[in-house]
Amino acid sequence: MKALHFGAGNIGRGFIGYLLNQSGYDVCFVDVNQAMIDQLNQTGTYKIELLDDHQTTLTVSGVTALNSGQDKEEVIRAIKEANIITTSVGVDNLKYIVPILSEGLIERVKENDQPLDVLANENAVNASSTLKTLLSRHVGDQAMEELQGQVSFVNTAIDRLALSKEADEGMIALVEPFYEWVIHRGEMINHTLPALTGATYVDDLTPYIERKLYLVNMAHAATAYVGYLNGASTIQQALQIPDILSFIRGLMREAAAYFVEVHGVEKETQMTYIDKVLARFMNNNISDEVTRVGRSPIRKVGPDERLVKPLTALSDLDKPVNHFIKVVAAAYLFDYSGDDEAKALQKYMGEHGVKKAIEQYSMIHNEDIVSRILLAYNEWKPIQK
Ligand SMILES: NC(=O)C1=CN([C@@H]2O[C@H](COP(=O)(O)OP(=O)(O)OC[C@H]3O[C@@H](n4cnc5c(N)ncnc54)[C@H](O)[C@@H]3O)[C@@H](O)[C@H]2O)C=CC1
Ligand SMILES: O=P(O)(O)OC[C@H]1O[C@](O)(CO)[C@@H](O)[C@@H]1O
Repeated sequence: MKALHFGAGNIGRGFIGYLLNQSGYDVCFVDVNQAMIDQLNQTGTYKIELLDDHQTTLTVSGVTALNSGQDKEEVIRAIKEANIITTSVGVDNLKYIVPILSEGLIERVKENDQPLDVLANENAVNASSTLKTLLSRHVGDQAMEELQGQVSFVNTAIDRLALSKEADEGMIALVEPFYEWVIHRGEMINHTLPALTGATYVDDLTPYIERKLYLVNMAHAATAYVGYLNGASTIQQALQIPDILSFIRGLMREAAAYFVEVHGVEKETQMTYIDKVLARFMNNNISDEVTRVGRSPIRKVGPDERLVKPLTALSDLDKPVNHFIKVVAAAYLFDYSGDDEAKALQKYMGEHGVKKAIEQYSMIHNEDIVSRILLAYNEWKPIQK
């Protein structure tokens, strides 16, 4: 069986590529990073190190890699031959894979009638539907109709902390032992393949993806922004500061009200889950830079994203949002010069002011919430390191 995976990054190699390999697939990665492509092709293998107490090392073999720009013909052939296609390129990069993916899919449905599932594994609600919409806009209605019935875009939720380290033998993927790959069963079209090893198939993805984005990713990003303001370099350092740990716990409890109210989760269950997530963040075997976890702040302060969506949803439910207000304010103060979005956001705020930025990027128009964020912004500012 052949799997084609777009994005040979931390999640691609450390999580999705690994489970595809465990499920019996030969994995072909498509990327734009030629150094990584060369590394994978040189040995046809790569290494994963588990962030456990033993630094358990795993080797994934039967791997090849292609460059989506330079190896176009081979990528199209691989799309035609694949039994499954997956991505983890970053939700904002999905638009860049659309031209080659659509060309391959259109050729594929002309030449064979094998059903195909395409799974976008990104930190976003319904990333596969987003990919489908982008593809549909690119190819138009008629071509899309030809794809319908043979290609399905299956939404997923993914959870695993994945980093990388450079070693003599090249980049090694570093992953925590925990993982969760949740797949929306009802959207699948190809029922002939064995279930993917390690994946959980569900009929309703919403509670899983919302829990991942609005609780796990939310709290992780919040730790990054608050940690950054307090001069911490890593998530682990930030959570060693008692005030930050207690603030993040309070924030997660604030978020818990959403899951209790909207998804009917038991409060106790939610509190246990919060402790489990915090323990994962505080794993002593991980050293995770706040600048990596806080990356792309424009995306992260977006209206449907991890910080603002729960804030507005909780506010609509008349639940407390004091911690969320402070976190959104902290995100607007993330001025790390190594991040293009952070630079662009700071530039915009320098030119138009913070209030306009909140309206522009978070699309918050509720005057009360905006003024509370502004107040929190001004309260954080003096501690900015
Ligand atoms: N790293 C983590 O712990 C987690 C990440 N995620 C999500 O997984 C996705 C991937 O994240 P990471 O692996 O951390 O990022 P990464 O930056 O390590 O990997 C992304 C890969 O995609 C490649 N890429 C970018 N544009 C491309 C294009 N046009 N064509 C082909 N390849 C392209 C990059 O070269 C890179 O190798 C993101 O959506 C992220 O939000 C989700 C859960 C955990
Ligand atoms: O591209 P994003 O959304 O920052 O995603 C990566 C993040 O997702 C996580 O899995 C959970 O927050 C982190 O490991 C990582 O920082």
